[in-house]
Amino acid sequence: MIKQIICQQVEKSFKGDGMKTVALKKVDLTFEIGEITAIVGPSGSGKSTLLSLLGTLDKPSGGLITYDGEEVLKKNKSKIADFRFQEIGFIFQQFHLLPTLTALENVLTPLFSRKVSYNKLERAKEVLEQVGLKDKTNSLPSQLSGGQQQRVAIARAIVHKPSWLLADEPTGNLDTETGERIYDLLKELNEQEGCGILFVTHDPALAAKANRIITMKDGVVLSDKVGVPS
Ligand SMILES: Nc1ncnc2c1ncn2[C@@H]1O[C@H](COP(=O)(O)OP(=O)(O)OP(=O)(O)O)[C@@H](O)[C@H]1O
Repeated sequence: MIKQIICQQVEKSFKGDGMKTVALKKVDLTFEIGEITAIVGPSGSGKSTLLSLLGTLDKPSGGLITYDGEEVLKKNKSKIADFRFQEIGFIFQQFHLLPTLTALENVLTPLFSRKVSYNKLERAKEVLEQVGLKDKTNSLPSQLSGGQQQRVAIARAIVHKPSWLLADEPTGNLDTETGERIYDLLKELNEQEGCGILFVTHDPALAAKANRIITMKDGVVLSDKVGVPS
């Protein structure tokens, strides 16, 4: 279980069409397991880029990211994928559920072709119950509300018992009340499982509930405040 992620002078630039976009500029940040951190800032400020680097989905152009002191991104692709499977769960604004699979089957997808010590079907049922969807096990995504679909996506993100949950605007497609309930669920998971949660949001009220608020602008960290959660 990774307890600490450190970014040192992390840079990320994208090249294309003869243009270079600098998405992150010398970012220094430390994340501790168990914290709930909100990442806020205007569109294009580098929030999603930061999440995908922290989640090992992409590599920085400069600087260093270490996980309990280890440079995971130096490993080969399959070792990085194993690391991601063990440690990281992702939640996206668009849910990204497979439309032809039931809720249960969607939750099972990260476990396909993985060897685990637990019973996969029992585990998938357990997490669906944990997110309050015991009675929707066999429903297709089209038969579920937006909030319920995001719950399925959260169940899928935690089925492999990750120690970190990275969420990119998890409530962005939901109305305020449903969004708040999804946040409460994330908070519950943080308290019960002790996982670190990093979420990007445009909603100041939601950000105010986190332990810590990181504000980004033009690829730099503008402020990093430890707050008293409301
Ligand atoms: N794959 C990519 N190729 C080229 N440029 C990219 C790529 N991904 C991000 N960028 C650029 O990097 C900058 C930061 O983008 P990023 O998506 O991280 O911002 P964001 O803060 O998450 O924005 P939003 O709130 O709109 O989601 C932007 O200028 C964006 O256009």
